[in-house]
Order: sequence, then structure tokens, then C-alpha cells
Amino acid sequence: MNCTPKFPSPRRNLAYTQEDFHFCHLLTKTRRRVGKSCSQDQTASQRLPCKMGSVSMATPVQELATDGQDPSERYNYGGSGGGALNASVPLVEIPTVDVGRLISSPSAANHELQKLSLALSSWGCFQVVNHGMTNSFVDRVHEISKQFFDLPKEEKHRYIREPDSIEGYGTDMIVAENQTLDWIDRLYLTLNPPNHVQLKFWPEKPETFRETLQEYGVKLGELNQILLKAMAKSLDLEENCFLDQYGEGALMTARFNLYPPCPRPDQIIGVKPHADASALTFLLPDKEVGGLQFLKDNEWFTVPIIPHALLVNVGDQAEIMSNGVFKSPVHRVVTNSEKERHSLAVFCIPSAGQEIKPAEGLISETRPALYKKVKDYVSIYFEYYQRGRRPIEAAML
Ligand SMILES: O=C(O)CCC(=O)C(=O)O
Ligand SMILES: [Fe+2]
Repeated sequence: MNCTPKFPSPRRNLAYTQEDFHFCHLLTKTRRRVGKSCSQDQTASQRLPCKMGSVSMATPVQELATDGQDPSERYNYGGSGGGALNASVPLVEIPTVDVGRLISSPSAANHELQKLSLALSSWGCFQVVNHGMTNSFVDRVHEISKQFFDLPKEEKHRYIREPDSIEGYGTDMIVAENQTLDWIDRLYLTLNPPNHVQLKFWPEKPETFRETLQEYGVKLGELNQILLKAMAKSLDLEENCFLDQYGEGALMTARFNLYPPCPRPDQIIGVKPHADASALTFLLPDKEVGGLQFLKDNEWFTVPIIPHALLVNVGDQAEIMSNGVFKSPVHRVVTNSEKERHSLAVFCIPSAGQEIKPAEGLISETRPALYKKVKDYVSIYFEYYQRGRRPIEAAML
């Protein structure tokens, strides 16, 4: 095994404010115990300044966008310290990984493995092509998202999320009076493990919704395994060393995102800057409308659109497991005044009961462990968000 520290330290010197983080896809498990290895022995919800029972939800942005009124000050991200949003930031050529080659002959795979580790240690993300899903299947996934958000308001409201949960249809949870709101509506669903699936939130319309999402989840489960093995191999580690850290009952959640056209794209943000709490995130971005940006060396870069490709990024948990070799990138979504944008993010998250830690093979005298062992990182993530801190700091030694 190669333990040589080929990569620089992951610590960042960016200053974040509470408003810089969102946690919307992370709240389901806030009532679980936080891992003792992080020296915390209360449930995250006990420590919340604002209890989950008191969170509320704003009017869906889609409804605001069609009523023609000026959005309230609560959406003013620029004015609340975020600064003016410039959509015309430079385009970045994020490396493309061909999964077909990754699982073919060793020589073809080697080239892809090199691209993979380079992409993840520099950008923390890569575009995935030849991923085993046909273009027409990927189009069907795009379609169910669009068809759901196009349903009459009354139909969508059948799936509205409940106040103490994040699953279902709705907007940002409002947990603080001064919280700046994102210009986004979501449909949030758990795909795995099966006993966590709440079918009452799975739309019955369009008719193909459930089966398409189910099939997509199965395909991403396979892709998740292939990529985690490849990530390990790319660092000369035993191929299951990351996958084994998922444990029994690993979580897979899907978030359908809708960004309606926005009257003030210079001031209103689609999703505030954040890094994901997952191990891996599979994003199906809009085929035509851009808006996703990644932060590198304090500069924002726009992600180019490759139709039918998936954008995969590592989340904080893969940064921890790789001892900081792979970077969990900070990203955000900007809005535009012309076109609505859709995306579907699927988060693969180790089981809450499973302890995750830097892989042994990546720890050496010259590169000691940079992260603690953590359990239920999603709860830790939420708690740090509340304090306005970058959640991964909780896991840093
Ligand atoms: O809509 C996008 O392109 C990205 C969404 C995102 O970052 C997220 O859901 O965590
Ligand atoms: Fe994200």
C-alpha cells in the first residue's frame, strides 16, 4: 500500500458565515446520537437553538415567481452579506471519467484511475460518462422531475413535507428569523434503506415517477460501488476500504431541485455555498440551463453542461475517509431571470451507526490522521451549520 503523502493538507483558510451554509438535505437524522468519538453526548436536537418542532416553511418559490410580486427581503442574499452574484464566472474543464473504461482492461482502467484521483484531489468532482444508463433513461429521469413540478399546486401539496421532517415537497426550512432563503423548491425522498422509504411522499403523478426513481436509485447504487472501489484503487488501497465504511443500512436520498426564473439574479441565490455531508453525491444537472459553481482557491468557477453526463462530487465523509486527499468541494447555485432550472442530487451516506475514519493506508508518520473517527456525521453537520461553522471542522484533529 502506498502511504506517501502526495497531496497537500486539506485545511482551508476561508471565512464562512452561518448564511454560507445550508443544511437542507441533512436534517432527517438530527435526532440521532452524535458519535461519542467526537466527544458529544447529547442529541443534536437537544442543542438546537430552534427546536425542530418550531421550524416553518416558506411559500414555494414557484408560486412566488408566478405572482409577479417583488421577492421579500428574506431572499436578499447579496444584501445580507453574500455580495453581488456574478453569473459570468470562468468555465472550468472538470475532468471526465469513463466508467466503461474504468471496469475494462487494466491498462484502460489505469488511465481513468489517474484522472479520477487527480480530479478528486484538485476539484473534488468529475463528470461521469458511459455510466451504464442509456440517454433515453436519463431523459426519463429529467422528465419525471419536470412533470412533477409542472403539476397543479394542489397536486404537489399532497406531498408537502411535515414541519419536523425534511422529506416531501417544499422550500427551505426556516430555523432562524434572519435566515436568508434560497430561490429553490425541492422534493426530497429517501431511496434506501428500504425501511426508511416513506412512500407517502413519492408522487403518484406522473405515473412513471416511482418506477423511474426506483430504477435510477438501483443504477446509482451500482455506480456508487464502482466509483468507491475505483477511488480506493486510485490511491493504491484495498478496493473495499472506503465501501466497507458505509456499513449496514447506508442511506441514499434524492433531492429534486427546481429553480424558477428569478427577478433579481444579482442579489438572490439558488443555493448558498456549502459542501455536501455525503460520501458521494450524484448530480444530474439541467441539460440546458447552467448555474452550478464550484469554489477553488477562493474563486468561483462555472460547471459546463455535458448532456446525459452525471456530475459526481465527494462530500465531507469521503474527505474524512481519504484523510483529506479527496476534497469535499464548496459549491453554490446562481439563478437567472429567463429560464427555470432543474437538477436532481442523490446523496450516498454511510450508515449513521457506522464509525467512519481516515483509511489506515493513508496515515503515516509523515502524514498523520487529520480527522477524528466520527459517527452520524449528518447530525454533526447540522449542529455546526447552526453555529455558522464549516461542518468538517468538527471532524478535524
Ligand atoms: O442544483 C445543483 O446543481 C446543485 C444542488 C446541490 O448542490 C445540492 O443539492 O446539494
Ligand atoms: Fe450540494
